[in-house]
Order: sequence, then C-alpha cells, then structure tokens
Amino acid sequence: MLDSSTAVSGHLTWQQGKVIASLQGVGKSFNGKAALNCINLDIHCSQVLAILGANGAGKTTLINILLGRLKADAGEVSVFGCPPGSLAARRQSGALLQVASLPETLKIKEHIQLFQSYYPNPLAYQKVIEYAGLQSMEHRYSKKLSGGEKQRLLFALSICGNPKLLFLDEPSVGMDVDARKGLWQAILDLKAAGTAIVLTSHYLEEADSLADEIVLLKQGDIIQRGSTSEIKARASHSTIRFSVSDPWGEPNSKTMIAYKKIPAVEHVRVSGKFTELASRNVNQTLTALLRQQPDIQDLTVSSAGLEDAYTQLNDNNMDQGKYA
Ligand SMILES: Nc1ncnc2c1ncn2[C@@H]1O[C@H](COP(=O)(O)OP(=O)(O)OP(=O)(O)O)[C@@H](O)[C@H]1O
Repeated sequence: MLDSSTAVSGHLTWQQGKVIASLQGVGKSFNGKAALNCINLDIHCSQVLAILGANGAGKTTLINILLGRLKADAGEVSVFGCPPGSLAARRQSGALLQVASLPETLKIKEHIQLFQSYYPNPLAYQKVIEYAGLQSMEHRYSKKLSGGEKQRLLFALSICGNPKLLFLDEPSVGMDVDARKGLWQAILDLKAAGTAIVLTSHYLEEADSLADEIVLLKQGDIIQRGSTSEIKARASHSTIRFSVSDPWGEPNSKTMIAYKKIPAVEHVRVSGKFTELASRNVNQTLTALLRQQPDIQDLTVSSAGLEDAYTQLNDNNMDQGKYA
C-alpha cells in the first residue's frame, strides 16, 4: 500500500518502479581522503534522481562508480543485476559527463549514426534528433558548434542506445533558455517512457523542475534525501528579499554581519542587487529590519524554495544527522 506522499491520483510513481541499480555501503577514497562514505541508494525505473551538493561533495565519484569508470573501495554496486561497467550494464546505460571530447571531423548526423551502431537496439535517429533539439543542424561539423550546441550533441549521444538508465552530469551547462527547456522536456519524455535518470546539477531550478527524489551529498555523506517538496518542507524558514542602497550601502562582509544580527535571521545571501534573509520568524525579522532600514525596496516574503532549503540543510546537517 502506498503512503500519502507516494500516491499520485492513480498513476504509478517511481517508488513502485523496479530497482535497476543500487549501492549498498559504498565507500571510495582518494589518497586516504574519503570521497564517499557508506552510501546506500536505490535507483528505480521511471525516476529522475537528482544528486546535489557543493563542489567536491562526491557527485561525480558516485556516477563514475555506477558507470564502472571507478571501482568502489567498499560495499556492493549492482546495475541491472550486473557489475557496473559490464557489457550488460553498459548496453542499457547512457551518460553525458562533464569531461567529454568529440572527434571534430564528423558531422552531427555521423556522430549519432556511429553511436547508434554501438548498441543492439538504438533509439530511432529522428527521435534522437528531436529529443536533443538538433533539427536542421544535422550536417554541421562538431568543431563548428557553440558550447551549448555541443552540449546538445553530447546529450544526443547519451541517448543513442535507448538507455534504461541515463546519467546526466551537469547537462544544461552552456545551454540557452530555449535549449534548456527542450532538454527538460526530453528528460521528462524519457522518464515517461520508463528511463531512470540520474542528474547532477548546480542549477537548483533544474532539480526542482525535474526530480522525483533529491539526494544531498556533503563531503561524501548523504545528509538529506526526499522529494523536492519534502526537502523544501524541512527548511522551516521563510525568505525575506529586498534591495537596498542606503544607509548600509552595497552588501559586503560588514553589512552581512549586521544582517545576521537581526532577530530570527538564520542565513544571509546576496543575489545580484538583492539581499535575502532566511528567517525563522518573519514578523520579528521584518520589524527589526524596517526599524533599522526603512528605505528598503522591492520587498518580498516567500516560503523556502529549493535553493533556500539547499543552503539551510547543507549548512545545518551536523545538527540533523546523516541519511545513510
Ligand atoms: N581522480 C581523483 N583523484 C584524487 N582525488 C579525487 C579524484 N576524483 C575526485 N577526487 C576528490 O574526491 C572528492 C569528490 O570529488 P567529485 O568530483 O566526486 O565531487 P563533485 O561533487 O562531483 O564536485 P563538482 O561539483 O565540483 O563536480 C573531491 O575532494 C575530489 O578532489
């Protein structure tokens, strides 16, 4: 029986989907320094799993272990019931990785056809082109592509094999708004067709729009996991956002310290011309803020978004324990 958080108006949810890959007690160190500590994780079909975390948190290491590019020092890893990196696992997986180079002398069409030839049941050529938004560019050489266009080609190559498990490491880097929206739609279409997608991104709107489950890594530990709404709900604070010119001037380390001293303020963040205060008690914070700075402009108050939750939970995890 489903609990209320998994039942979605009669549709199957990813939690009911078959587990296609799993890590149990997985650890990995480099030169004696732990990059991953005792990670337990299941990946289900028809799921978008977002792995979030700061630089060096262990995201790429985790993906590389699942792809068989790195060997875990401890624990068990299984992909489609086989060792990661085995032929059976590779045939059913695709990956867009941060480090990728392409032969420059091939056209987009030739790249795709070459990659299709590596797989027993490739995705239809037109489907690949459509998913990656490469219509009308098929005869262009990869050396002449812009950064965002190259990223679309790399996405196309990652889906050539019609993967049941797709790894996307920072997939929308360099893409313009339209390309990014196209990528997101392609990810949702692939998921609807049963593919499991493991996504890393520093772009939290991407995880918020796509992910069924979020895993937050910090220094090799899973410190939070849950649906996007569960993660947001754990961040109990509201965000007070405003712009200001005087009397404290542009935000700097001095004004940041002053904002932190305002009652009930947990975090201070500068976002462009805006200052954002995460507050445990909006009334207390606003009263004090307006008393000290009556000239603030563009004031908005909102409940925590994923970015607020990420910041708070990433900073506070030591009080909350690990989610092994
Ligand atoms: N081949 C390697 N040799 C030595 N140390 C490594 C190696 N690969 C990763 N590390 C270290 O392991 C830790 C985790 O790195 P990893 O690349 O997995 O982080 P990440 O979360 O993907 O970071 P980013 O967001 O910057 O891509 C870091 O401290 C990194 O320096």
